[in-house]
Amino acid sequence: MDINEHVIEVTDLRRVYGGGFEAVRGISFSVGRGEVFALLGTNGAGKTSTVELLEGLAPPAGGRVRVLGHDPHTERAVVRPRTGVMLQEGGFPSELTVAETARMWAGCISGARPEGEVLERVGLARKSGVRVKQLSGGERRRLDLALALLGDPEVLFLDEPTTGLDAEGRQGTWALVRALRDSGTTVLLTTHYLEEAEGLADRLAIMHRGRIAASGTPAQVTAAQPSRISFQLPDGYFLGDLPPLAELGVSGHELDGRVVRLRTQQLQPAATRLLVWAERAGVELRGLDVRSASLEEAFLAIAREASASKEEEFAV
Ligand SMILES: Nc1ncnc2c1ncn2[C@@H]1O[C@H](COP(=O)(O)OP(=O)(O)OP(=O)(O)O)[C@@H](O)[C@H]1O
Repeated sequence: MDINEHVIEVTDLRRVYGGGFEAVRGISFSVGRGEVFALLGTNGAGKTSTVELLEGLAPPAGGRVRVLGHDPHTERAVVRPRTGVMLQEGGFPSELTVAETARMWAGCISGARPEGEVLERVGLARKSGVRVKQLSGGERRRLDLALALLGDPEVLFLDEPTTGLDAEGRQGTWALVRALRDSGTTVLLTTHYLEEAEGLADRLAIMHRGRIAASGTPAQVTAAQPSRISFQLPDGYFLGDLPPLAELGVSGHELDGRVVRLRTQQLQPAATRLLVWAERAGVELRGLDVRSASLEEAFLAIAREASASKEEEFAV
């Protein structure tokens, strides 16, 4: 498996809807073979619009997209059989059973995997005889996933694969995505669950209003955000009694009642100095909480920054 081989390549991609609305405004990224890549973003950021271009459902208004080295729109006949697509809305005939739906779908694919095996993989084997209309929302999502897997795809597009799933169903889908990745499948997914991207994606991009606001590994995207330390100021102490905040590498602080909140890019030395100070002073830092930035914090900060710079743009 060659991770350097770009299975998906997107360059300056643009999508404009009728009426002139530009939903995707020149984005670029690539996904290597066997990678899981997550597209995150606020509502309406342009994730689905992008994924649809990758799936070849529409031509781009500008830029270039390649999947497995081909244009997914003009060379759809070459690309489609090698990809699996799970859309946000499956929309199958609701009178058919799960097994009939899978069989019907398999009939449209050359070299489809046995339906039973795929239904087993997504945990729907016991529901084979149940009509689609009787499935729960989460079970329908898993049927969508099963259909995307029937053709044993090299590239899998998953648009919000775990929306509507309970915690167990979500874990099951994550385990399946990891197993697929380990067997060399390239996965591009969109999600609103930041812990899903953090736990699953090798790399990710955060979209905001049609642009990529940040990208990299989850660790790279969060590393730019400050870590946080919070604790209760010991009785009889003032903020000024703490070691000088600049020495702790603190870039910002606030006092909320007796609760001190510090932000720092140097979590370990800051926490160490603070604890040494408390030890020497013989005080307890009640409610002490020391944490690295999470992807959620990075996401919210990026969305805020992107909104602020957009407002500046309008103000000019
Ligand atoms: N067919 C269309 N015609 C006009 N505008 C559209 C069309 N489809 C989507 N849009 C607009 O394009 C923007 C991007 O939509 P898109 O569905 O790609 O966002 P998204 O990031 O997937 O959002 P969500 O997280 O809410 O699913 C939105 O402002 C949406 O209203």
